[in-house]
Amino acid sequence: MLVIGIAGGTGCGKTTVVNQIINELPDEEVGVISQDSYYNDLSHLTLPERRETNFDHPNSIDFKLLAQHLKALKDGHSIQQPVYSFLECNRKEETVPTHPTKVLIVEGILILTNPEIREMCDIKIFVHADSDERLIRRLKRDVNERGWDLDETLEKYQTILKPMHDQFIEPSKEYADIIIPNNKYNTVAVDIVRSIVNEKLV
Ligand SMILES: Nc1ncnc2c1ncn2[C@@H]1O[C@H](COP(=O)(O)OP(=O)(O)O)[C@@H](O)[C@H]1O
Ligand SMILES: O=c1ccn([C@@H]2O[C@H](COP(=O)(O)O)[C@@H](O)[C@H]2O)c(=O)[nH]1
Repeated sequence: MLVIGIAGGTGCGKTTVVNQIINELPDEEVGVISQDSYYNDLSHLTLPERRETNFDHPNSIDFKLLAQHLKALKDGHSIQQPVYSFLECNRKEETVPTHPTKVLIVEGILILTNPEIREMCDIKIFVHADSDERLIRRLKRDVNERGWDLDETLEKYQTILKPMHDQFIEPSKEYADIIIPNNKYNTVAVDIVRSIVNEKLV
């Protein structure tokens, strides 16, 4: 199995890049695991308390379970991937059966901050977009899709997202084998990664 780790700050375009890479590739050959599925279970907190949580610190992720699942997939075993709700700010009851594939992409803001996960990635990619681009994209998404208002999102950006990005996410760029500039859509970089994936699939 070829494991590709894809990190980068919120709104840099990780999900978009992953979708461009896997577009038209057979599901049974290429799998995707999102770090977001592995946020800690916060069922013991109320929704208002969960909304106050710092979701950009490495401690917010159950990296132990993520590493365990990655190892199982690499060893050829299926896993039950947790499902996350951004509206509820919590894991759902349901899980998704996820089977081993020839290529597995693991994506998330903090993927390259964890030594055990880094060790399991054959190729490490960091998607870069400038902070003003990322803030604009994040604002649109939080307000239109995730139930936050403008002031809440800006406040969160200043108090949590930016400090966590500067402390943990940006420094993890040094571990990347490939950095994809993504202020604009980068079809050349996506094609290069697609050709690496295709090589593994033949
Ligand atoms: N290169 C780009 N140029 C303009 N908008 C982009 C670009 N890449 C992604 N987007 C948009 O930015 C938003 C966040 O992208 P997404 O892929 O979800 O980022 P991430 O997964 O890193 O948070 C989405 O609305 C997406 O359509
Ligand atoms: O309940 C939640 C949990 C996390 N977030 C934010 O999501 C981003 C990570 O996802 P990207 O797709 O990479 O942006 C992170 O910055 C968290 O703050 C959330 O909004 N709600």
